[in-house]
Amino acid sequence: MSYSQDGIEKKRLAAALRRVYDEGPRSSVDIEGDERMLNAGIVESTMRRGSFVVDIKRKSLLSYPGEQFARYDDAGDVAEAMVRLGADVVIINVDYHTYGGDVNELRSAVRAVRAMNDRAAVVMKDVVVDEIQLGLAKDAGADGIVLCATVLGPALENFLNLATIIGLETIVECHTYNEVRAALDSLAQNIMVNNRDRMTGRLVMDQAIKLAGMFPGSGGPIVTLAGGGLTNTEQMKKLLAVGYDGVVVGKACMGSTRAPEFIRAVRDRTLLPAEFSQWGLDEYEFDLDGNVMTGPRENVSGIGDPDVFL
Ligand SMILES: O=P(O)(O)OC[C@@H](O)[C@@H](O)c1c[nH]c2ccccc12
Repeated sequence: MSYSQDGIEKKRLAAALRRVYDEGPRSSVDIEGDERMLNAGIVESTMRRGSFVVDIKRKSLLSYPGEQFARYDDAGDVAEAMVRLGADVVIINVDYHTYGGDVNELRSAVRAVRAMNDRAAVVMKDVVVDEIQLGLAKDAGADGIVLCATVLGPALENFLNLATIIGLETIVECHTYNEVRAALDSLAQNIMVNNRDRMTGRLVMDQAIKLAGMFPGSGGPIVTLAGGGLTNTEQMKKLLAVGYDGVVVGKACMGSTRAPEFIRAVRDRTLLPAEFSQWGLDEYEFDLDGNVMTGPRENVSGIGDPDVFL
């Protein structure tokens, strides 16, 4: 291995956020349509599904002041349970005061998740304002770290560069049009649009849908996530339908029995890359194996609803 290859680490986070069907060959189904897809080589190479990110937290002083959602001894146990249910990425909060977590929990989450598989990624969340926090994340074995465009402002690019140099992936959190622009201009790879305005604490439920058009399109170089205040599967499916690669759910998964339902709904959503949107395949619905389903396309709220594409 050459010197340069030696230093290149696997991009586990980006891969986990854009789940391509890589779990073995799919069954071939002899229905018309599937044949068409197979002939074009599309089924084999590009079928993806939505990815599910869980933000593991006991509380959130900024978003939900005064509430305690869940009691658990160690976020590592919760991370393990979520990955077992099918979560692709777990976010571990390390600011004790704000979210009720600490860096030891990040270590234990890394240990627990690695023991289960090599695909799920672990991300540290903190209000990053100093380079040393990147060092802490790296030292704890995290795959990535959350950088908040609202907080970092013009320093965002420096932090992105530093993270890349030390081999840490990033999720850049944005809320406004300008922040998404700044993230794109800084060549951020994974961008999360948060419905919550972190400046004011206000939840703007359709913010991620409104900004969906800013991204080059699914299957492109940028991985996109949406979240903030999500409480049901209809909202999640709608975000996937407008082009996001995955969703982030925090509070609604904590101290609740609904995580399995959410994870299933998101993973079941097979995404047709936007690049094929003119290919006459838009009306096809795909199952979890990438096979074309018979019957009408249903259950994708947002399709046919002009408001979604505002
Ligand atoms: O608990 P909620 O409302 O589902 O919040 C999720 C998400 O907005 C929150 O976890 C979050 C805040 N900042 C982030 C940055 C990246 C990913 C996720 C986040």
